[in-house]
Amino acid sequence: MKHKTERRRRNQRFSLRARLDSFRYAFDGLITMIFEQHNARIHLVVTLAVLALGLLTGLESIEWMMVILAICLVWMAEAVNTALESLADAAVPETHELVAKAKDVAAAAVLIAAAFSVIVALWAFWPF
Ligand SMILES: Nc1ncnc2c1ncn2[C@@H]1O[C@H](COP(=O)(O)OP(=O)(O)OP(=O)(O)O)[C@@H](O)[C@H]1O
Repeated sequence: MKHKTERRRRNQRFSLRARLDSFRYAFDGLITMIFEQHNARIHLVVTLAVLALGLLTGLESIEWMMVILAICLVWMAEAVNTALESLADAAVPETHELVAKAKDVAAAAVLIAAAFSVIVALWAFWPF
């Protein structure tokens, strides 16, 4: 709580330290996601594999742009999904119909991004 109050106080005025702290919190979030979320680990492996395949096959600029967009979309959707899951579990630890709905819809965001990625992958890598 003290940590939070201190952060709020510092955020009232612009400070480079506070901005750097914000980046650190965001990177902490990314690391937490990779360590705690099985799906994020799968995303990491797939991301590295796709980047390696892109280098091996020599994608064109437009293909790289779409591949990177797809990768970023999946990571963003997973991050929002993970954050929403944590918030829902903190706010309503017991089973609740609305929590189920919120989590299902948040998961749908990941599914949509993943479907887009598959389409981009087929377009960029097929035929080799
Ligand atoms: N508190 C809850 N109340 C009702 N239904 C829930 C609740 N928590 C989870 N669910 C249901 O279970 C599904 C899976 O939830 P969970 O939090 O395990 O997400 P997950 O993405 O499958 O897990 P993980 O993020 O660990 O891979 C949800 O989409 C929802 O339908």
